[in-house]
Amino acid sequence: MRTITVDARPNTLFITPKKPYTANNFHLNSHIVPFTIKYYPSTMPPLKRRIKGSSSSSENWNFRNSFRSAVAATDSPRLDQGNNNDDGDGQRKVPELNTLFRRFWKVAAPYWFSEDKVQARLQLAAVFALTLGTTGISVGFNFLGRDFYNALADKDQEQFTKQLLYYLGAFAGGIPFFVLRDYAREVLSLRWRSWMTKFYMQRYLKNQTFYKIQSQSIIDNPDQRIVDDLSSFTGTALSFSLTFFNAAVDLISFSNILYGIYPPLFIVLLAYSVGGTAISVFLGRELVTLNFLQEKKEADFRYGLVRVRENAESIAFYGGEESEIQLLLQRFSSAFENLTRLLISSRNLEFFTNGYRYLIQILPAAVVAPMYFSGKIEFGVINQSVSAFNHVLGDFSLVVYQFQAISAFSAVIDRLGEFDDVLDSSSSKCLSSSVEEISLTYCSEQSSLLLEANGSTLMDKCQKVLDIENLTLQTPTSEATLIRDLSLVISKKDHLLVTGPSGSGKTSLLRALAGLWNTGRGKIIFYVNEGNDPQAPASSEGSAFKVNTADGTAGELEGPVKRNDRGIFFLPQRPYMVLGTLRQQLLYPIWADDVITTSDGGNPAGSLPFLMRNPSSGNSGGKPSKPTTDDLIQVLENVRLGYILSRFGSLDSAYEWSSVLSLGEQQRLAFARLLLSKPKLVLLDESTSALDEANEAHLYRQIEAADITYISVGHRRTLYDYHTRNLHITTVDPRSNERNWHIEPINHDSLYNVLNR
Ligand SMILES: Nc1ncnc2c1ncn2[C@@H]1O[C@H](COP(=O)(O)OP(=O)(O)OP(=O)(O)O)[C@@H](O)[C@H]1O
Repeated sequence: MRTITVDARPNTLFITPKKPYTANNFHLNSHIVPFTIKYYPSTMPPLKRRIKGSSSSSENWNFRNSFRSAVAATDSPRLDQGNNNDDGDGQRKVPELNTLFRRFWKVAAPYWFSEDKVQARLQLAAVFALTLGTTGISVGFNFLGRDFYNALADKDQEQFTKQLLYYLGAFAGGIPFFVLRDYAREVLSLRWRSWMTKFYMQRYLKNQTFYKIQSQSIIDNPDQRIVDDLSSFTGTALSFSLTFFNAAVDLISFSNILYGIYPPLFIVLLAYSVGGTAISVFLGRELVTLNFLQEKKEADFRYGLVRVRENAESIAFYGGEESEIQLLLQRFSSAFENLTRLLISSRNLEFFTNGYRYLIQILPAAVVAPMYFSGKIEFGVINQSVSAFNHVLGDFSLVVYQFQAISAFSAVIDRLGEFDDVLDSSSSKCLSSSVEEISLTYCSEQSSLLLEANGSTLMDKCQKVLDIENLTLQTPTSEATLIRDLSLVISKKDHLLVTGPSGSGKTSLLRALAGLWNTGRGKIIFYVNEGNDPQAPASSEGSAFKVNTADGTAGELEGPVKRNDRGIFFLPQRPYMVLGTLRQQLLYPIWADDVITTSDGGNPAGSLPFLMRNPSSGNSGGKPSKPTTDDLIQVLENVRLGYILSRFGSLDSAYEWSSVLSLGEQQRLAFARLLLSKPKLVLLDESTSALDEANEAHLYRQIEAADITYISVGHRRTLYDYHTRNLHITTVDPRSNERNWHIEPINHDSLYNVLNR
């Protein structure tokens, strides 16, 4: 436990930005919610705040423990193994050797059995062949060197010139092998990395795992693991494999030579290197942990800087530069402290490694020299024995010489293995789940007709778009109940307004409807458009397909893609602007992939076939037809954003849209996306909060005219005008078992009177 002091200085002018900004360096020790460092207004005196909390190095271990207890019943054993690295203080333990090997195999193996396995294995064979070639060339040089020095010692000029020419010829023939070996290795490593990057990104984005990892702080910096760790894993794994292979071949070749010259020399060398390896493992045992933490701390620091960039305006409005510097410096100091410890550990190891390397250098010449003096061997054999000795010493001492690199690589394996375990546990969680959770089901309209064809309620059912049955919703980590026993049916054109005090669970209800949260019990059934999905079962019994976000059984990105394609659309509280052109903003998320292909005008994946998008993952079944440029221009007019076209040039101009558009403009752009995708039902989370009343009314008229049923969350009185019913949620009273909600119709006449009185 550390105490961190933050100096919060008074501001002369305090501006609260529209977009709330939370500095997230600190976390409450025992809770999941991020700790908020607040900036203090001018009315407050300068003060020093003492924040008791865990240090940054331990925070994520606490989160993972919380995650572990939250998902203990459903978690795969692998995730628990990942957490074995924690002890009570949040200090990281050195991973067990068998855990490292298991993780290495689990991370490394999939590529070699993937759809690219033929190319991968061929290229690997070529690299190994080239490596063998280079070892053969080294052995050849060893013999050439012996003859060269013999000629020199014999003062045999003719032989000397001949040997010199051989030597130069061998250089010319041999060097390309070395260059090509390295080139082929790098190419293969890049190919492997590309495949792994896609593999990890797919799993990261599948089943909304990215959301769970972020919202529950399960592991630190997944982005760094995908970018940096994968790159160094593939590069280092290949070069280590080749180094070990090379060393093995080298050892066999040169051991023979050395043993042939003088067997005791070989035995001494063997004993020396075994002892050296044991000592270096002992001296460097801390390095794995320190390397792991160094990666994490560097990534934390970089993420802090990225947050400053992304929240530049909010921070500037708050005038929070001083606090930001403190928070960033704290992150940097943490990385610096760890690096200092790392350097000290490396230095101690280096003392030993250098001593080990140089102490033994004169041994072969000293041992073999008496044999030369007595005429048993020629002068060139001394040179040959020194060279063979150094080869064998290098091979035997691989662990000693490479210990720093091995420990850094172990840290990479550990981080990637941990990530891999989390990704696996996320996709397998629901399969093994025995714990009760909210069931989310999508039913096709047509099948609801079939189901009810024998009854009198046929028309009723046709109009139904959403059915919520006995829904009790809890927060995913602390399992606090937010909504108790909610039952509700939404029919076509039955526009519902969800109200309630801040923090009562309005957005959380939308999270449950979107499948982001499934903690609790009850049923959510959407009656959606009939898509062309070949996987959709035809029988009435199977016509409802369960789409649970944590369900790993179905295809890639199953839940959200189906949800969008089947006519259900969510507008989140914070408008999200993608990186790219105005066209891409408008076509997001339904036609985003089409835009990437057309705007690049070619194959974005270069020559790697597996980087091409999988046509089945494009999931065009059920997708509305792609809007034309005229449609896009028209929809901008419809949301009163026509003027941004002339301001920014064209639909294909790219800007940092979240910075150049006002919040209200971003919200209108979100409505434009909504109008283009023509959903059947839309769930709006305070989506007009930044708009004036006239624009708000205009947008609601637009979606009403487009025949879209909507459920809105909001606080504004004006919202009552556009809705037919009001679901009011109150904060749950933990002492009572009563329902904390009620629904009432909205009487527009009386409302009008109230508002105009
Ligand atoms: N990932 C999370 N883990 C645990 N609790 C959470 C999480 N996210 C939100 N909460 C808690 O759930 C409660 C309901 O949050 P929610 O966002 O649904 O409130 P809301 O009614 O929409 O509030 P507001 O009107 O302020 O937007 C809050 O107390 C919040 O702190």
